[in-house]
Amino acid sequence: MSGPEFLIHPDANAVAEAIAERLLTRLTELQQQHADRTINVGLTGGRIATRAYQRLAADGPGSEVDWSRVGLWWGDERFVAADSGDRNDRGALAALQPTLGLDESQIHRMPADDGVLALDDAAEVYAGEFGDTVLDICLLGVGPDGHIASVFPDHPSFERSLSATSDVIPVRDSPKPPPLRISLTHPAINRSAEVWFTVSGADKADAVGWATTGSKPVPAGQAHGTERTLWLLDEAAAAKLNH
Ligand SMILES: O=C1O[C@H](COP(=O)(O)O)[C@@H](O)[C@H](O)[C@H]1O
Repeated sequence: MSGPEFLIHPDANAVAEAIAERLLTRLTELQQQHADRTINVGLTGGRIATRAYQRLAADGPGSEVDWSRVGLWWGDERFVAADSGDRNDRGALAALQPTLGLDESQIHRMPADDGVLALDDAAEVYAGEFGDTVLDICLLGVGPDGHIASVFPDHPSFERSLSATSDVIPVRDSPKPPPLRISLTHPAINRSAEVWFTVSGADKADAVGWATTGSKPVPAGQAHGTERTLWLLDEAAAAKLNH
C-alpha cells in the first residue's frame, strides 16, 4: 500500500468534475484489466458526490465504460423509507439510472425501512449480499466531524466499526440525522483496492487536517485502500492538509 495522494482543485464543481472524469478513466482501465468480471464501486452520499454522479450521468453514456459490467454498492445508507429524500441511493440513482441503462441486478441498495426488516436484520441482510466483495473503488464523503459512511467520531459506531467482525453494522442515534443508519465497517472499506475521499468546503478543513495528521482520532483517518488512497479536495477543504 502506498501513501495517500492528494489532488487539490479550485472549487467544489471542479472536484465533482474530477471525480466523474477519474471514474470514467479508472473504470475503463479496470475493465480492460479484468475482462472476466464486474467492477465494483462503493458509492457515498453527500453533496459533492451527488454532483459528481450528475456529471457522470452526462459523460458516462459516450464513454468507453461498459456499464453492464459495473456493480454499484453503498458505503452507508439512512434507514428510512425507500422513497425518502434522505436516502443516499435516491440522489445517485436519479442521476445514474436513466442514462447509464443499469440493470437492477447491478444495483445493490441497502435495505430501506419499509416495515419488513428491523434495523439489525437489514444490516445482516446487506452483509449477506455484500459477501466477500472487494470494492475496486470505494468513494467516501467526509463530514465536518471526520465521519465517513455512517461511522461517527465520539460515538459507539466508531469503535464498533474498527473492531467489527461483520462488513456491515446497524447505527443508532447518529449525531447527524436521520438517527438510524446502516454502514460498511472499516474492515470492509479497508479491503477496497482504492479508497477515494471526496471533500469540499471550508467546513471540512478541520476534518481533513485531523484525518491526515492523526491529531484527532476520526473515522476518516482510519480508512485507506489496499492499493491506493486518494483525496480529491477543493482548496477550502485542503486548508489544513498535511502532505
Ligand atoms: O450523512 C452523510 O454525510 C456524509 C457527508 O455528506 P456531505 O453532504 O457533508 O458531503 C456522506 O459521506 C455520507 O454518505 C452520508 O450518509
